[in-house]
Amino acid sequence: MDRELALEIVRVTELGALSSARWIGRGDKNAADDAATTAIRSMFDSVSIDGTVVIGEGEMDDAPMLYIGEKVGNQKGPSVDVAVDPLEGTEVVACGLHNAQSVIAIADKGSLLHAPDIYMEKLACGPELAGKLSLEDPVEVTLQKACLFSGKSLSELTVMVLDRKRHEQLIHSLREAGVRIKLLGHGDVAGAIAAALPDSDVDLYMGSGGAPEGVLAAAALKCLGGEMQGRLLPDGPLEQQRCVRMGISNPTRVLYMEDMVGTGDVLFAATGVTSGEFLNGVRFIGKERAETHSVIMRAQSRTIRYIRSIHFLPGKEIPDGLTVRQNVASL
Ligand SMILES: O=P(O)(O)OC[C@H]1O[C@](O)(COP(=O)(O)O)[C@@H](O)[C@@H]1O
Repeated sequence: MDRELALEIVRVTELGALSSARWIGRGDKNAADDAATTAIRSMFDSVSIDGTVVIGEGEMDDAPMLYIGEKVGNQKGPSVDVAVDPLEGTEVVACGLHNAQSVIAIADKGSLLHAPDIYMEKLACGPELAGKLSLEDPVEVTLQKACLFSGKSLSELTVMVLDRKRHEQLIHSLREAGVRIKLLGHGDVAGAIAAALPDSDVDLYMGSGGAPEGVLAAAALKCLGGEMQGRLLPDGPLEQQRCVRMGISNPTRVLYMEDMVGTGDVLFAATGVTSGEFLNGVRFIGKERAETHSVIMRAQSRTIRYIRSIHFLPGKEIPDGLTVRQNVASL
């Protein structure tokens, strides 16, 4: 993929973030999501790709735009898979909390896992530990291996985990082992990425979160030289059938990087909506300007670029998401 695409993609996540940021703390997660989705969908038309959404807002029948299988881009560039979460952290924005982002990954056509919207157990780490750990090991063994290969002691190791009741046992084991824990409210794409960023103090990301978010994080980890392992957690036969329908014949086997991101040509972009692990959120400045913080990464070069943009708002069309809501409501 042309490296100039990176800038085109970050323009798309910037508009998604600017649109949903108007909904921070207003208690309406659907409006925040619709705003980001409308903005990202409209902005994609100008991007030079022949893209197909593989991770998006849902199945065609449930999502008016950015549905799985939808074609995006101006159809003039390379054929690519598109994984997009217009607003990763809908509840976060609704409640004005931390860690919401607009996120997109683009990779060679046919290379990204078509993950159903169910939970996935995840283990993510940076380059130092990539290839050294296994999701199938007990937590204690993973921690010992992490210490061995990072040179840190248990009390110096930091593990990030989503703060959820279902993680009670995991958090208990981590506390028993004596590692440092960072509990995350929401946004496990950012959490998993934090384990692989060179300037982060997080060594490991553990626990379950959304499977689509797992693929998005895996794309970023590919760019960072880190690793993500995942195991889908289908809850009952219906979710199992959904996995099989989406091409995953053994839904409970461990998925490795090559299963989730089967190419070395990947672009990942994210723009902060609210401030989080590594990006600041949108800040409105006066009546005409707004500031965004984004990261853009390419697997081929392993470059990590942080982009701070000051936007001139009167020159931009920023969807508020209301039109799409009215359309959906009248269906
Ligand atoms: O809140 P749950 O059910 O534990 O799900 C975890 C998932 O929710 C999130 O925190 C936010 O997801 P949404 O954007 O769908 O609100 C994800 O990052 C994470 O994968």
